[in-house]
Amino acid sequence: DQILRPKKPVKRLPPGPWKLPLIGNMHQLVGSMPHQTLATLAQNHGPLIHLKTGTVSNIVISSPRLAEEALKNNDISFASRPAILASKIMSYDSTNIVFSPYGSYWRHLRKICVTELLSAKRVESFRKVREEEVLNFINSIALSEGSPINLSKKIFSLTYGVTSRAAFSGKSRDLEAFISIITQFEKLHKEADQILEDIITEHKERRHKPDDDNREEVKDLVDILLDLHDKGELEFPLSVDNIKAIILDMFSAGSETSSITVEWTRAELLKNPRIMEKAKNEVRLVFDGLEDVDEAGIHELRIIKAASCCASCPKRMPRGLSARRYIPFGAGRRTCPGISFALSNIELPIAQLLFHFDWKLPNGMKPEDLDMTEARGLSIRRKHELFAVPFAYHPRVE
Ligand code: HEM
Repeated sequence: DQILRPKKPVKRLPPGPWKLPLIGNMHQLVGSMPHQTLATLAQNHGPLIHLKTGTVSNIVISSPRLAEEALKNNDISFASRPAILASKIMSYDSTNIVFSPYGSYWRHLRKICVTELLSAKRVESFRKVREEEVLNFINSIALSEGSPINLSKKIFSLTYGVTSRAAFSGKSRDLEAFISIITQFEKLHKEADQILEDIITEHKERRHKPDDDNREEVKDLVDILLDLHDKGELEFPLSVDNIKAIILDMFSAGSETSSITVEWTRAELLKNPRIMEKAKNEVRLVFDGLEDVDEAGIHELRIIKAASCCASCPKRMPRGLSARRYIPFGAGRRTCPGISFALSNIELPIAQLLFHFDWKLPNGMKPEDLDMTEARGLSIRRKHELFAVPFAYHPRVE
């Protein structure tokens, strides 16, 4: 006689490396460069693998086609975020955009982000801010003509400078302390909170002084969020903590990613002088007769666009694969809403650096000797800061 037993549910998990009790695959990931380890595991186990970090199951996708399948065609299944303790502490109980779980609150924030804060029109409204900051950056490099400069440091302070001017007009007395705290992430949420509180109070006070001559014409992101807060007609009225969480997002999701892309692009160009030469000729041709690169012509710079796209992708790409296929900004519902903001912050400084200077590596270093070692972090940055020597080029002005 046949005994009918309830069928055990079959777990159809993808293959993966051997897992240890309790820690799963953590021993393989700790201390290594995770993206490199995952790439090696994918070579051995295929583009879809199952890993365990402690008790948590993870599926890792390592092919553009499968990533598109998950993020675009099945994006609703992957549109939420796990609850992470760090984001609970740092991001006002995960009420920011980056970490809020998929649902009506996230949808509401996302709409504010896409239509109010990071729309093409808003990004354009910050054009003067970007152009001024990039010009100051170029002028500060010109002062060190002929000597090695720490390009990494300069690039990072440029990006943070543009973001803070766009986010809160960059006038807070505590700006440097704020940047140093948020870049160290774990360090004292309380301190960052106090600085944000002061920034918001300053903005509120300023709103009651309509005749303030020093006030920037362009509304910054805090102004826009306070407008929404005051209107209070939203389905989810924005609290001051929500505003703080969103402003933190602009820095944490936006600044390091963009600076790192500029830094890697510069490094790739110094390592490949032939491409540097082509990119330089293109910029100087497109802006021939002008004193400066302006944003109006920047879309014509094909080589810079391609180079910066590669730099924000996984480093060692298989030959012949278009960088765009690596979807550096994600895809689907949670795709990066800051693409226009990012591209404007990335392309203008790269173009200006090529337009105004010829570049050499310091101390007679050969391009092939430039160290491209990566360092661990939320985004993969260079292990060693990038140094290079600028030589001024004086454009023919009509
Ligand atoms: C090179 C620069 C950048 C890269 C490579 C990048 C990449 C990404 C990626 C891969 C995601 C996750 C997508 C997903 O989960 O499917 C993301 C999300 C996000 N990015 Fe960016 N990003 C960049 C710049 C920026 C900038 C400049 C801002 C804002 C000023 C920004 C704001 C955000 C926000 C708010 C999210 C969360 C979206 C959500 O969860 O709904 N990003 N970004």
